[in-house]
Amino acid sequence: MEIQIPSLLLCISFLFFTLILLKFGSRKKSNAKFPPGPLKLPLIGNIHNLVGDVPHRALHQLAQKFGPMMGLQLGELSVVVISSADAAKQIMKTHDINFASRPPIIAAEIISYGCTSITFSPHADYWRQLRKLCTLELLSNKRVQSFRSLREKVFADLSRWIASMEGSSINLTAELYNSTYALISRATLGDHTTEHEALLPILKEVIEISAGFDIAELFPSVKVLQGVSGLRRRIMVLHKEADKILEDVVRQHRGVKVEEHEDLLDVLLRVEEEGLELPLTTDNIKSVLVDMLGAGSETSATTMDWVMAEMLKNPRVLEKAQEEVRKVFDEEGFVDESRIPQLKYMKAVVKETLRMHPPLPLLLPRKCGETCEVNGYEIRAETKIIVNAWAVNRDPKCWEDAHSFKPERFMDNMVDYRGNHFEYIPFGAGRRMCPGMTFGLANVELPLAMFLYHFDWKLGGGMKPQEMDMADGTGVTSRRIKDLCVVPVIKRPLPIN
Ligand code: HEM
Repeated sequence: MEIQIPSLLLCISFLFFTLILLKFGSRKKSNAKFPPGPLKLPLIGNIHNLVGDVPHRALHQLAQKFGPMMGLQLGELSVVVISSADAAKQIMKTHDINFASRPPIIAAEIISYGCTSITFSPHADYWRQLRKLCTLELLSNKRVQSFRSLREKVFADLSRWIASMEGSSINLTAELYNSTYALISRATLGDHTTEHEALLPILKEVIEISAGFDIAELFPSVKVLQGVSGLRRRIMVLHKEADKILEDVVRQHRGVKVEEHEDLLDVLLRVEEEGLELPLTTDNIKSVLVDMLGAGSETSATTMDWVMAEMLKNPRVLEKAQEEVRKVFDEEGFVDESRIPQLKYMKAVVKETLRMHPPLPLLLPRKCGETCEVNGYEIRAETKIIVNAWAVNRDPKCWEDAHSFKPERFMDNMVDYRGNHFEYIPFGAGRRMCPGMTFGLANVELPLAMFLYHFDWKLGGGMKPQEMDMADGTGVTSRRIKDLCVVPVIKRPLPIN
């Protein structure tokens, strides 16, 4: 067929015109600018801006200057940091669906069996199935209630041990972490074996090293850095150790018929047998177990540790909370869960602690699905989104005297945990919000009521409240750097049984 010169010219002109249109069109789209941020250095971008302080504080400092939607370049990663209630609402409500997946994180991918856990699986049908399972089975109110006697036993045992140490200085932080982990691991894996005790130090290390700011995480395409930083190698070793233990526990559980008091693994094996739309593999089950153990124990224990630290720093609050708890439980002479709803002030103390010290200060990162415009700024697809809940919860525009510990602010305040009030997001908000909130709060409120009822507390080593170091550390969760060493004094003796 003969090619006609005029039609060839026509085609070329059409192509040229289309290209110009496309270019013009895309330019028009990108009229919105990337959120402002500090000057980027070649190669490293803004990594140097985070040096010298823990990430949530360093990001808060920067946001004071560049605003509540701040753009950063961390190595190869384009990052937007959210630091106000309004901007958080845009991400976690208005555009929630577009920000409902997590960005790739090397550590998370390994430890969660290729991102098949609830926490790290992409926003798709598999994740939806797991979340449904959380709502209906794993973390429902009924399930949390079913662990009541276990919870009462674990924390009564801890209180008895504390009573046996009356007058001496004890490391309360260490005991809180051990007991909370014992509770979560028994609720998750049962108490047929003690093998899972070995999981605690593994999970602790994973949480410490997987905050997402390791050099290997910031330059994911430079594979050699993964070798240099040692992150991948270390996580692989930890994952292998954890997997061996979990594999054994799953094997032991299979085939054991449970009539009542199912642990979470029993539940997973039952629903697997009953048949799910998307069948679960053993690796999927193990990844959900990692979710429960990792997300459940560290967050609850960190909260408890901060509550006790803040009360010891504020003796007025401690006394007021003790007075309330003793008034409610003096009739019975011991603490049980049924009357905890009456402890309005103690609940306000927990709320205020979670405002000032959210255990996940940067929540868990999200990523932008499709390029979109938020508050007049363009966020490109794949951008990593960090919501600085620590900064949002202390925003002086929403909170009077925001850096002071004042539980009274919650006494007649309708702000709750449920992710509807974006100035207060310790459990996150939107689709990815924490599904373990009820369980987590139950694991904090019960031991707290016991500690307040039975004991008076003094700081160890004759330390005065104003001398306490309240610095927080790095890691996904923000633990206090210093362990809490305290001297208990029995005020209400513990019942024998
Ligand atoms: C005081 C206790 C707790 C706090 C403060 C807390 C906080 C959080 C936060 C901030 C997130 C991320 C939300 C987001 O990205 O918007 C989260 C996610 C999650 N939490 Fe919790 N949590 C607590 C207890 C628990 C417990 C006890 C469990 C289960 C045993 C649990 C399981 C999870 C899971 C599975 C996710 C991932 C959800 C998803 O990605 O879809 N959490 N939690």
